[in-house]
Amino acid sequence: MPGNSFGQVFRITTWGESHGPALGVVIDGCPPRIPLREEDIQVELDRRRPGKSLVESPRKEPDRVEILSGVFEGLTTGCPISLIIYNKDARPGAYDHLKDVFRPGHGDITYYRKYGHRDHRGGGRSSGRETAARVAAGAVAQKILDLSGIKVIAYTLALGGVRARRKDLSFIYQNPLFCPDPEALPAMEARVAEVRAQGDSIGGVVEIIAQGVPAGLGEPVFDKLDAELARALMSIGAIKGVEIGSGFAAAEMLGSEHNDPITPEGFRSNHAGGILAGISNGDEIICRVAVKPIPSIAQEQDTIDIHGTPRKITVGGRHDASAIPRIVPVCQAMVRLVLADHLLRQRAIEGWI
Ligand SMILES: Cc1cc2nc3c(=O)[nH]c(=O)nc-3n(C[C@H](O)[C@H](O)[C@H](O)COP(=O)(O)O)c2cc1C
Ligand SMILES: C=C(O[C@@H]1CC(C(=O)O)=C[C@@H](OP(=O)(O)O)[C@H]1O)C(=O)O
Repeated sequence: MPGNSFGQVFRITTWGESHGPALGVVIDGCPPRIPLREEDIQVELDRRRPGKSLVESPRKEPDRVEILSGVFEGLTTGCPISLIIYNKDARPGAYDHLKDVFRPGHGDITYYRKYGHRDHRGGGRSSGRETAARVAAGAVAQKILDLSGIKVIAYTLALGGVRARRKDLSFIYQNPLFCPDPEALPAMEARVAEVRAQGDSIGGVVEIIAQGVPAGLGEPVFDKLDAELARALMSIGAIKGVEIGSGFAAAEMLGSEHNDPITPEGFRSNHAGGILAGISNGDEIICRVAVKPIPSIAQEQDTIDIHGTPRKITVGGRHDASAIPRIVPVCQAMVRLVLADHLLRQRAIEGWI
């Protein structure tokens, strides 16, 4: 199946299904002599794995990563890095009632119309479980970003209509929702509990920022940095919108308000979100994504089966009430992958490698 790879210089291919034996990623184009241990990757996977809090799918996946290739004596060799994560709590037989019927809001109907059959064991390849492989690859990408002092931080800006502000970035990993606002957290938790009790689901907004990105990343026309970030983030299931900098608010602003004045000390504001003409300007990069509510809900819904016959469906199974918070480390990983790829492209131009 084409479409499983991402990146130009730092390239990844993810593989595996939600209820197969394992999933993983092959990374090609990683420079040699970069320190890399399984623990560096594991810490990121632990933030994404299911079964940690009430908002999340109760599926118990330890998501232990094993490095199969491309690392020797703790350093990358320059050869393809292969990472594997075994599925430990798959229940392929538990989805037989979904074999011939399409879940509204999920990829069942489009996979069936494209391929003529589908893997009905959970989401199969369209399951958010695939994002474990992206997070693992993102941890490797961060190793490259570390060499240039680049930090990528992601957090929950809104959940089920409850908005947070970027108040305390040190608070993100102290709460299960990756909320940066201690005052907004209780209302978010209450909203999750309320929606879960109704057998329903919610979405929200994730913000991703990148600090320390040098000016000059991004290509002048099609592979503009903002275009690449939007593509990378939109490639995650459940994401329905991407904003860079002021985003959709720009449409309501005057030029005199939106332009970021340039001073000898730097830009006085950052409506650009750190990118001008597709090229990083040295300021903080700011992206936001809109996350839709989880499609698999416990309420009865109208659908059809593969013969086009109207059916009622109550999905059941082990599902998240919201893709937030688990999608937060996935967004962070995709931004890391884009920046590492573009850093290596730029360093290649400058003769670094
Ligand atoms: C981390 C993560 C977890 C998700 N968990 C679930 C889930 O438990 N149940 C579900 O139906 N969809 C879940 N989704 C969303 C579906 O995978 C997604 O809606 C589906 O692939 C259809 O793609 P689309 O929403 O981009 O159209 C999750 C997505 C992500 C990224
Ligand atoms: C297992 C994970 O999340 C899954 C994402 C998902 C979906 O449809 O996206 C549906 C559920 O799993 P299943 O494929 O068993 O129905 C979630 O539990 C994971 O992220 O590791």
